[in-house]
Formats: sequence, structure tokens, C-alpha cells
Amino acid sequence: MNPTMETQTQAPNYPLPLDFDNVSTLPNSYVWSTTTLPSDDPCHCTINDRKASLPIIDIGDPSTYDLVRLACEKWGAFQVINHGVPLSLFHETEFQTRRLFSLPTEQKLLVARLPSKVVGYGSARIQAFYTELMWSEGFGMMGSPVEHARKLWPQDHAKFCEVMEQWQAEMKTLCNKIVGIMLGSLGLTHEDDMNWFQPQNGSDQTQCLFHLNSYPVCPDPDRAMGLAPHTDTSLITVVNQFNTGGLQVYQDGAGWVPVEPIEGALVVNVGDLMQIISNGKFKSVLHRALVNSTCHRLATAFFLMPSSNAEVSPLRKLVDSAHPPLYRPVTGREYFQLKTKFKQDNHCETRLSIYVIFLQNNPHSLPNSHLLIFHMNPTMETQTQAPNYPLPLDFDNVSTLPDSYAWSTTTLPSDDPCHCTINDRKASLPIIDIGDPSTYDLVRLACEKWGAFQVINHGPLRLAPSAHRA
Ligand SMILES: O=C(O)CCC(=O)C(=O)O
Ligand SMILES: [Fe+2]
Repeated sequence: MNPTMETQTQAPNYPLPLDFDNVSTLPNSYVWSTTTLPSDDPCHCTINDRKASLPIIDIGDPSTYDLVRLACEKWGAFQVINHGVPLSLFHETEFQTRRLFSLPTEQKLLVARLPSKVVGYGSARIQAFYTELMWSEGFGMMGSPVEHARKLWPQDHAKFCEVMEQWQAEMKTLCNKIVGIMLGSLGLTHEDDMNWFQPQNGSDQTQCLFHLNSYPVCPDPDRAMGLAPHTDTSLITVVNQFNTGGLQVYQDGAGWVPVEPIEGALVVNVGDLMQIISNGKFKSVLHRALVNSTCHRLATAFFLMPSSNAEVSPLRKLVDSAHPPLYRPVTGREYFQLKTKFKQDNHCETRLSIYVIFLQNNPHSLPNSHLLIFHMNPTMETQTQAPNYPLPLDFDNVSTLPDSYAWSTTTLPSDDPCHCTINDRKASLPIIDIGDPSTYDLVRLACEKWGAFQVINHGPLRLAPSAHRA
């Protein structure tokens, strides 16, 4: 998450956003098939026969604490109104955001984001995990965007920087207030166990990332995706969809629910790290952004995170013998790496990393929602159509190794040829007679050195019934 900016010297080998102004039909690489998204069933949008909609919470309401707790438990998100951010700043932020994305593509590429970085112009960071491309572009900043803005508008960047900094300051204040309400609604105070949340020696322990998102008018919105389903790697995220719909949240039983655009409202998402510190009481929300054929949608997302070295774990006050910790301690950095690694390895859905941390503590009781979302449900389903994952070969009917089964030695980093000697003696896995008086020592040595052994004399050899008859 190092915000260092580097100069672009050669053509990048990761996808940059399309020159959206110059395409009139959706390129094939931007077509999303419905089967690509496992939980992409049509939105039923009703719960108990009522149209489901994300709670809208007036932050000045006396029952705010209860409403926030209920919303975070059930939805992992809510809209907030009466938050104190002036409407004029919404308009200025929208104006400056539109100004940036209206620049010609070549100019935006002057501040292209490198894949390992979070600041600058580029496609969505989750793009790396999908083969289909997303119909969107973004610009990330951490604090002042002046270094980039100077390249975009050498003479005229002051207003852009001023507005972006002002918005981030408002978001930081609002996030602190909302985190306070969330944790307060669980009976916690800032003094409880939240060292990473307290400014220490005058310096702030949290860090923030601010993202501008742009979803240009799309020639074929039903087959395109603005931002694929994901959960945020944050404590909370505050999204401003500038009064243009497109954001959807997923809820078990309801499917994808559109977040109603309301002028001046902000959407608060529970992020993965909040799920961890709340010991699973609040769930991070799966969400996505769709595109449309009539207007260029803009949005901003402000991510509040602990500093990347701070260790995050279920807060002590929320853990007791009836509520054991569901997650092990993890730093923001480690969590982010885990999430990236598991997405890269498995192309799995985005909540997998929560699942992995969960597993490491508590392998036997997975929460249903995760099983559902990751399609890890062990129920066997009848196969009705050709699967889109590889099945084993019909081994009896091949006489030469197909190319697709050939493994290069470089694929496996530690796959050097077997020397099979140790101290000039041929190495071989220990064979242990389980009745031997020194079994204990032999087993210990084998487990320490090899992590494996062969066991003999383990009990009578049972013969199959046909062998008995013989
Ligand atoms: O653009 C939006 O509406 C959603 C943004 C979002 O989810 C994100 O940037 O993580
Ligand atoms: Fe998000």
C-alpha cells in the first residue's frame, strides 16, 4: 500500500482502462457471462414479501445506535443522512471528479497507477482477479493528490487538490464518528482495546485511501460489469454515488439489492477488518456496481483502515467462553496479502480470505453465509450441464502424455532432482515397528525430521471375505 509514485517508462503488462469515448459496441473482452459470478442470481428483492431496501439512518436520531447495530448485523451496510457534510461540497467533489475523468485518455495515462500501488489512474484493483474486463476507471489518492494533479493540470490543479483534501477531511471525521457508533452499539468505548484506533504520540494510527470511480455510458450495460462483486478490505468504507444508482448489495435470501440513490446520502459499508474486530457480529457486505446506457456514473469511496502494521483481532470485550474468538490476530498488511493470494490461486469469491482466517481458529463451525457465498456447501447437486472445471482424464484410453499434463520443472520452486542421500547414505523414510520398545523415540525422531514414517506390525492383516473362502 505504499503510495510512492513511480514514473511510467514502458508499456504496462496489466490492463489499463479502455478509451471509453471511442467505442460504440461492447468489446468481447468486456462481456460478463452470468455463470462467471457464482452468487449472481437474479434479484428477488423481497424479504417476507416486502421489497428489500438498505436501511437509511439519520445520524442525529436518538435510536441511531440500535439502528446502526441492526443494519450492520443484517446488511453489513446502510445509508446515512443528516451527517453534516455540506451539499455544496458534494457538488464541488462531483464537478472535480467529472473534470478529471473527462480528460483525454493519453493525459490520464500520464498518472497511470502501477499494479503494486494504490494511487493514480487505472482500472479497478480487483481487475487482476478476473479475465473479463470491467467497464470502469478509477483514480486513487492517500491525502494530497498534488503530485499527480500537477501532471494533469500543470497550471490549474489547486482547486482539484483543495476539494479532494476537503472531502477526505470530512470523510475522516465522519468515519471516526461512525466507527464510534458501531462499536458503541456493541457496548464498547474508544478506551476498550482499540490501540490502533487511538492517535498515539500525536500520530494517527489509522490510514485512509480515497478513490474516485467512473463508469462511462455503456453501449450494452446488461452484459457488462462496472465493478465485480467484492467486499472491502477496510474497517468501513463510505461511498458517495452522487445520486446515480448502480451500487448493489448482496443479501442472503434477497439476492442483489439496488442501493437507492438519494441526494446527499452516503453509503457505509462494513469492511472485512470490522468483521474481524467485531468477532463476526457485523458482516462485511458483498457489493458490486452496474453500469447504464444513459449517463456517465461517478462515485467516490473512502476506505478507513488501521495502519498496515497494526494487529487487528476480535476485541477482548466481545470474546468470552460463550463467544470464542472467530478470527486469529492479523495485521492489515497480512490480511491484504492473504486475500490477494487466495484470489490469485483459486479465482474464488472475495470473502474467501475471511473464511481462511476463520478456519485457522475454528475449523468445525463455518458460518452459513460464507458457505453460501463461496459455494463451498458440501451438498451434492446433480450435474445438469457440462461443468466448466476440469474433470479427470479417461486414463485407460491414452497412450501418450497429453501436453496439458506435462509439468515443467520450473513450475514447482522446490522441485529439484532427488539426490536421495544424506551424509553419503541413501536416504529413506523410517520404518517403525509399532511393537518395538523404542517406538516412542523412533516416532518422535521421525516426526521431527521427516514429518512421516512407515508403520509395520500395526495389527492383524484383515483379509477380504473371498480370500478367507480361498
Ligand atoms: O462505485 C461504487 O458505487 C462502489 C465503489 C466500491 O465499492 C469500491 O470502490 O470499493
Ligand atoms: Fe467496494
